[in-house]
Amino acid sequence: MSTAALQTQGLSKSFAVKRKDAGLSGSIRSLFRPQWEEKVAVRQIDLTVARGERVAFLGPNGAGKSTTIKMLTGILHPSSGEAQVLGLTPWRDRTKLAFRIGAVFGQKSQLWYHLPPIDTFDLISRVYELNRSDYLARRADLIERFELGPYLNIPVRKLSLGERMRCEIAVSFLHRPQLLFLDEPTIGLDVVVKQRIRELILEVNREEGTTVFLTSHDAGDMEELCSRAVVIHHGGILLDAPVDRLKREVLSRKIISLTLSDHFVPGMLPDLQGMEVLHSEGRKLKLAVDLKQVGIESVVSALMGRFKLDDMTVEDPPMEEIITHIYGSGGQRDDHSELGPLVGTT
Ligand SMILES: Nc1ncnc2c1ncn2[C@@H]1O[C@H](COP(=O)(O)OP(=O)(O)OP(=O)(O)O)[C@@H](O)[C@H]1O
Repeated sequence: MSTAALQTQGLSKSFAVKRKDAGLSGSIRSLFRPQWEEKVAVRQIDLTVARGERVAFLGPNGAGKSTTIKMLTGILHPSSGEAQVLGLTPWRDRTKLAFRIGAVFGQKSQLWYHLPPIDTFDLISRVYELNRSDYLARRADLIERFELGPYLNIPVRKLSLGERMRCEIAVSFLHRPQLLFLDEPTIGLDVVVKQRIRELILEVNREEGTTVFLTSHDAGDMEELCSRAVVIHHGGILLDAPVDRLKREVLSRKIISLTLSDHFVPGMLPDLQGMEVLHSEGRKLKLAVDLKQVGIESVVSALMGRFKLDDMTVEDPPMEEIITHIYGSGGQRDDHSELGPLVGTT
C-alpha cells in the first residue's frame, strides 16, 4: 500500500462547454446549432501528500481547486492521469474511500438544518456503520473537545455560524477519517472563533495523524494550520513550498485597520519606515506594514502613543493579493520573486 495519503500523476480534467457568440442571435444560434469547445480546468497535476501532512491548496477563483478536490474524492472522473488517495483510486472506489476520508465545506452544511446536532451525530454514525459503544465514546470525546455541550440539542438553524462550524468539524471527525478535506472552513467567522477552529483541527491532526488538505482564501488558515502550500493557477501547479518560507518571503505584509476616537489628521501619523496609509476616511484608517522593515509591536505602540483608539485589527492581506504578489499581475510569476524554484521545493 502506498505510504502517501494522496498521490497524483498528470491529473487533468477538461469540460466541454458550449460556445456562445455575443448577442441574442448568438444565443439563438447556440441553442439550435451548439458548438462545443474544451475548457481545461485542471492540467497535469503531479502531487504527493504524505500521511499526517497539512497542506494548503490555494489559488485564485477558477484556478481548479474544487475540480481537483472533486476528483480526489471520487465525485468526478479525470479526463486523464492517475490518483491514489489512501491507496484507492477515488473514482473507482468512491464508497470505500468515503469511509476513510472526511470533508467540510464552509459554505455547505452536512448538518440537518432543522434538527439538533446530536441527531446528525446519530445519523452519521449509522451512515458509517459505527459500533454503538465506540460511537458513543468518540462522540463524548468530540463533544468535550469541541465544547459542544450547550448546542447539542438546539436545532442547527438557530446556531450561530461559529457554533455550527464547530459542530460541522466535530461531526466530520466522528468516523476517524485518515484524510480530511477542508474547503474554506473559517469563512465568515470572527477572529476568535477562527483561531479556536484552527487549534482544534491542529489538535486532532497532532493526536490522530489526520492528513489535512485545505483550501482557503484566508492566509491565516494557511499560516496557522498548514506546513506546506501548493498554489495552482489556470489549472496547473505554480508553487509548492513550505509555509514557513512563504511567511518569511511573502507574508511579510500586515494590514492594520483602526477606528480612532477623533478624525484622522495625517500630520499626527508616526514617521515609520515600512508603514503606508492605504485608506483614510473620517475616523477610519487602514495601514499596510512591511514586517521586513518594522516590527508590528513598534507600529502598534507608536500608533497608541499618537492616537486615542476605539478599535484596532491586524490582518493578513487577502489571498488574491498574496498570489498576485508572488506571480505578478496576470498570474505570471514575477522573475524577481525571492521564492526560487517553483515546484518541488518542499
Ligand atoms: N461542470 C463544469 N463545466 C464547465 N466548466 C467548469 C465546470 N466546473 C468547473 N468549470 C470551470 O473550470 C475552472 C476551474 O473551476 P473550479 O471550480 O475548479 O475553480 P476553483 O479554483 O475551485 O474556484 P473558486 O475558488 O472560485 O471556487 C473554471 O474556469 C470553471 O468555470
